[in-house]
Amino acid sequence: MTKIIHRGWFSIAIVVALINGLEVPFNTATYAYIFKLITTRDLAGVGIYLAIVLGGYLFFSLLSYQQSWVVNKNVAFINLRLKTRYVEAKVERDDPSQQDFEANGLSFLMNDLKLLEDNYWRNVFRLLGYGTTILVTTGYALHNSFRLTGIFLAFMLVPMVFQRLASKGTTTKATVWSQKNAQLATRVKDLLHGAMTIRRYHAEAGYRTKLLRDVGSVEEANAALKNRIALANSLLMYLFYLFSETPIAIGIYLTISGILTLPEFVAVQYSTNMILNSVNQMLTCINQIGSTKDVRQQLRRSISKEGVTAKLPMKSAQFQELRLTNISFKREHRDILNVVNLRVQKGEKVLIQGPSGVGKSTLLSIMLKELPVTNGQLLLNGQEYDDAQVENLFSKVSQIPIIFAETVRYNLTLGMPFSEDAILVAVRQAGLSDVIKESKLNQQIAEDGKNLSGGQLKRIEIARALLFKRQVLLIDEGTASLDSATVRQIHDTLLSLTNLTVIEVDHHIPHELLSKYDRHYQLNNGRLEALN
Ligand SMILES: Nc1ncnc2c1ncn2[C@@H]1O[C@H](COP(=O)(O)OP(=O)(O)OP(=O)(O)O)[C@@H](O)[C@H]1O
Repeated sequence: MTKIIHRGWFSIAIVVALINGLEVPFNTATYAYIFKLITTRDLAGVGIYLAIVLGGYLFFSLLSYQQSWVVNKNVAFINLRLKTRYVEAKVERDDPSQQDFEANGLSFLMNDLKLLEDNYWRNVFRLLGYGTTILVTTGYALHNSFRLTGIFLAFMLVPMVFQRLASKGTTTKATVWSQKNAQLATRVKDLLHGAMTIRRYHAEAGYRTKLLRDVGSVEEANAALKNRIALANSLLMYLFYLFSETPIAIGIYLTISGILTLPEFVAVQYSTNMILNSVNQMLTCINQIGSTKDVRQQLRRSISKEGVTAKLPMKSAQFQELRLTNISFKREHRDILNVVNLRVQKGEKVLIQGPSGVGKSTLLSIMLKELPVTNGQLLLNGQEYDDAQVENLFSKVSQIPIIFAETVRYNLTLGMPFSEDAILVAVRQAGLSDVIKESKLNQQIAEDGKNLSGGQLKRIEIARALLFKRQVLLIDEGTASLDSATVRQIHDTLLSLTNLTVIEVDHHIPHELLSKYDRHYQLNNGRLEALN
């Protein structure tokens, strides 16, 4: 909590909110002062009254601006911390194979954290101000008439009891709203990604109904949430009015009977009215804060460090051997791999071929521990291992290149410090030199790499994998979209790096390159068959 909040700015916000909370008591005191002036016929006091009131309101107006400013400063700081921590946790710890991983993350960042800002943090600062108002105004009222103030406050307790009942249901409504938003984010992300295809086939009508339904459910859920909060607030407001009229009648009786003076009655009545208002506002804030319970829990789960296991170092940081023994893997009760055995030793170059959909990519994911096997054993350097342990040893060129909407340089280095020479060597080894001259390293790549060719994007991924110098390189159809001269050139480099272990799956490898692999397998019907 303390790391999310900037202590200095938060303290200033508390002080400003507390001082600003004095506006109501000031208001009350000056209002009661009017009646005192009238009943004592104090003509000279009128000027003093005007000066105090005008000066006071000028002060509170400026303070009100100051309060907004300091609250915005705090909210900006809190958002900065929460948003970056949330994204960091998603990138570094969450499982990217979860359904709608990207859309859910985006939706949480854009919608749920906004709900948290509006309904939680801003209300926390409001509560501080109302707290001061209630405290000081109650003191002032008690000072004027202990008895009448006691009666007012006792009546006020009744509606407060109803507050918890009235706020029930806001959390549920907020959860529904959040789920609908995530659903809409998935839909829009998908539509924007496929916009060109939809236009090409004039298929706009095909998605409109689904889009309307998803946007409609978000808006419905939003309205339902706001209505629930409004209903709770209106109910509370009515209860407050209901229970404040009786003490007013008692106050009138006491004043007519001469037990209270008119200024005392006005001071108590006005003060308690203001206390009532502030309590009402406070409960409204608490209601809204309640609607963020689920978001807060989700955020806490996401950014908490619990459950993160420390990365265990491998017995040896040097890759020696990867051994797969009797590996079987089922997907939705369907056998994909069936008793696969494979042993890859340091420096070996292994090629696995097989028809489309046979399970080649699945086999690589299993090696990386991205997928759990149904049966069998995987050993790295003779040891069982987990996904964290392969991170320092393995790199992977994916079937669909992972490209960031950043510069070419960032896409190669991922923002890590590499020497210019090392970058240029990797660029050359990946066959990118003619495409990316030194000056073009700072060229911006568009979203999803739209301003580069498929082959260029593939080569960027290969260069990245080479630059990071992991000892084992897994290549999933890494050169499939390249012309045969470039495929040959890249493989000449990759297959000649003696310390690099390569496990490649591809069915487009030119025939003359096959002999350069130490081992060549065919994956068929879930089994690996050695071809050399
Ligand atoms: N996330 C998934 N959920 C369910 N089934 C999947 C999933 N990913 C892949 N499959 C299925 O698992 C099987 C193996 O897929 P995999 O991607 O490993 O094949 P592949 O040999 O790499 O194919 P290709 O050469 O076309 O890339 C396929 O039948 C595929 O439909």
